[in-house]
Amino acid sequence: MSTIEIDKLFARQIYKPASKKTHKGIQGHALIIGGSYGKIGSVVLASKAALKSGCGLITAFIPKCGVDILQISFPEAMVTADENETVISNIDIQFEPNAIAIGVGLGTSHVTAIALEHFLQKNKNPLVIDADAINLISKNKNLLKFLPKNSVITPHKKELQRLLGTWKSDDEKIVKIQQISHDYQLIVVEKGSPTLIYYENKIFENTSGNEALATAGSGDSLTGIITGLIAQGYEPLAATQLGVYLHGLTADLVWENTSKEAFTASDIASFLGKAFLFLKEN
Ligand SMILES: NC(=O)C1=CN([C@@H]2O[C@H](COP(=O)(O)OP(=O)(O)OC[C@H]3O[C@@H](n4cnc5c(N)ncnc54)[C@H](OP(=O)(O)O)[C@@H]3O)[C@@H](O)[C@H]2O)[C@@H](O)CC1
Ligand SMILES: Nc1ncnc2c1ncn2[C@@H]1O[C@H](COP(=O)(O)OP(=O)(O)O)[C@@H](O)[C@H]1O
Ligand SMILES: [Mg+2]
Repeated sequence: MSTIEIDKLFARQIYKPASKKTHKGIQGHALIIGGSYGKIGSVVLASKAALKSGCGLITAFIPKCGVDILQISFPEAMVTADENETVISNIDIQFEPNAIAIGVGLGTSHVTAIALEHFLQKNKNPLVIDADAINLISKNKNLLKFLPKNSVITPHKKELQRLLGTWKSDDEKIVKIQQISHDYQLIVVEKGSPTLIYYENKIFENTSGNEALATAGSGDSLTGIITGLIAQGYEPLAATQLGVYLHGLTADLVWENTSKEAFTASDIASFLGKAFLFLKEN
């Protein structure tokens, strides 16, 4: 199966600089739904990465225990707290976001599984589905039919196996991914080295990134980047292609500044500025 490479030229053709006359309302409002006791950091990472991708506003929907953590570690974010202290139990959103990510650090408790089901039944906004939202959907595949068309799902290998079952060959894996992508009109991001994006009958292969990304919270940051790009108006497929490329670039650009060993997920958001500059330079 031939793939289409996502390289600098490809990503640059997607990139749209913001208008001089824009304001934060136009730049779009992203919502990150996730977190549970001990895993609020994943939401901090995703929220920072979303805002640093250029959207105008970011709200995090988290359990109560995460409010101070999030507000202190990332003052630019707004926070809406679930009524439950340690896990999400009722996703009650009082505004219309331009893009929603769900799953990072969410946990898979029963009460959260029910909250996810109720949320998916009423939600119509574009979604980026990661981590424990993938794990919960894998346990209850009836939920797949509630995912809005062109939602983005970002499993790593283990999450992909939970969703699709195991495969005996690469060809079998590709068939299974393309089937679910087709049946539910999903953009499937198979995270790894390299990361592949499946949409309709096409496969896109990312060319940026390296082993420095094998670090906690690196996928949470990718979720934030894609969500921030969708919120500011990129189509979900374009946001996914550009997001995956920029995410990888942050780790490629690290050479001049630090080592792969010392690279952490916080550096992804820190190096996003350099990644955008690299994209623009000849
Ligand atoms: N600071 C925070 O708050 C953080 C919070 N986080 C949150 O934690 C939750 C659990 O997420 P998670 O991904 O850590 O757990 P899980 O789904 O069981 O997968 C782990 C196993 O999968 C495998 N595996 C993984 N990648 C693979 C690959 N590329 N290629 C191949 N295999 C791969 C590997 O299994 P092995 O190969 O060792 O059998 C590994 O042991 C989730 O909500 C997340 O958002 C984290 O983001 C960390 C920072
Ligand atoms: N060796 C590697 N080379 C390139 N990219 C990698 C490598 N290891 C991990 N990554 C990237 O890092 C991210 C890891 O995501 P994930 O496993 O969900 O992390 P977390 O859940 O800790 O945030 C993915 O985008 C993946 O493609
Ligand atoms: Mg992950």
